[in-house]
Amino acid sequence: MIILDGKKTSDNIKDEIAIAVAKRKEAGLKTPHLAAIIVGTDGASMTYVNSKVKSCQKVGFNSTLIDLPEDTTEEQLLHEIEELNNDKDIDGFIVQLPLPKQIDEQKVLMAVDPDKDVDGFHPVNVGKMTLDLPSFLPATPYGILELLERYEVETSGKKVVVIGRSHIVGRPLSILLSQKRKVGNATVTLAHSRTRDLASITREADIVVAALGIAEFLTGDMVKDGATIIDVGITRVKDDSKKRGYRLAGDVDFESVSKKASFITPVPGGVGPMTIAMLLKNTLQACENRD
Ligand SMILES: NC(=O)C1=CN([C@@H]2O[C@H](COP(=O)(O)OP(=O)(O)OC[C@H]3O[C@@H](n4cnc5c(N)ncnc54)[C@H](OP(=O)(O)O)[C@@H]3O)[C@@H](O)[C@H]2O)C=CC1
Ligand SMILES: Nc1nc(=O)c2c([nH]1)NC[C@@H]1CN(c3ccc(C(=O)N[C@@H](CCC(=O)O)C(=O)O)cc3)C=[N+]21
Repeated sequence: MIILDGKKTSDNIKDEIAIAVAKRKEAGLKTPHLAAIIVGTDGASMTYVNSKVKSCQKVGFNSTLIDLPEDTTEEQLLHEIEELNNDKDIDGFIVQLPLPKQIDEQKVLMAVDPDKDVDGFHPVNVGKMTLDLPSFLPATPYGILELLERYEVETSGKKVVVIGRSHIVGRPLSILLSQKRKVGNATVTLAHSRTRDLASITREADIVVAALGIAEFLTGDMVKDGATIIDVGITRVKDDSKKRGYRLAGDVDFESVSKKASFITPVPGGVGPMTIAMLLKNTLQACENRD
């Protein structure tokens, strides 16, 4: 069994980005600048945004964090987005999800300039991605493709089951893996809460991606011997023995599944760090697109 080490791989990718940034600076080119808007103070979102800022420093990017109160109106948020769209120094930005309920997520995502949409969530980028045209790939699916590529996990002709059809992970990943691309050419099944007899479907799969958000949902009896397992889920589970009072759990029961898997991602240290690395990669790309 081989652990797909997302932490180490993301560090390698960040080193590559740092070199590219240093070269840009030497050549007198612009330093990439990523901004993030966060509305409210949801604990997990704060953790993610903070590690994004730290990673920006590590690769030599400039970063801006716009922290808005929980009771921000949709109009106020749209105004902030417009400012970032018009800011010549900002190459890319993200609006951290989920948003408070008074704000229409779809409206917000559509307000982001597609050229600065480094999350790849704008319909223009989703459309381009779906049509195999160059676009910003959403960071989590992009990170999974990158991890599979760097560990040389074969996807061509393989049966893949993706569990979860969210617009940010499951759906785009299912599209990408089915495409004619280096990490792709798979036969993909997209499962969700209405799927019947999921275990009989996952047991046939060469690769299972668990992205449903239920801690330790995928168990050893649901996978076949030698399968590759990608665990996207991150759930905070109360644990008083831990300093922070919780531990992070994936959607995979690592203990039972790792006994059968040939490759498996851990949580933490798997898909999460890859997501951040690919967000930086998209931001570098956005900056280069403006040279
Ligand atoms: N590592 C990373 O970088 C990231 C991690 N995450 C984590 O990934 C997990 C999923 O998040 P996200 O992609 O936003 O998904 P959502 O929470 O938006 O959606 C969950 C999906 O899982 C499906 N689902 C729920 N229960 C079941 C079930 N019992 N059987 C099969 N399918 C089910 C739902 O089906 P239906 O559509 O029918 O409701 C839905 O499609 C979360 O733990 C989140 O924290 C998310 C983003 C990035
Ligand atoms: N606009 C937007 N874009 C996103 O990409 C986005 C989002 N909103 N909202 C929330 C989800 C979640 N997400 C994570 C990214 C990194 C880790 C990560 O680095 N996790 C570490 C652990 C971090 C910890 O200690 O909590 C790990 O898995 O090792 C986790 C989750 C991005 N998302």
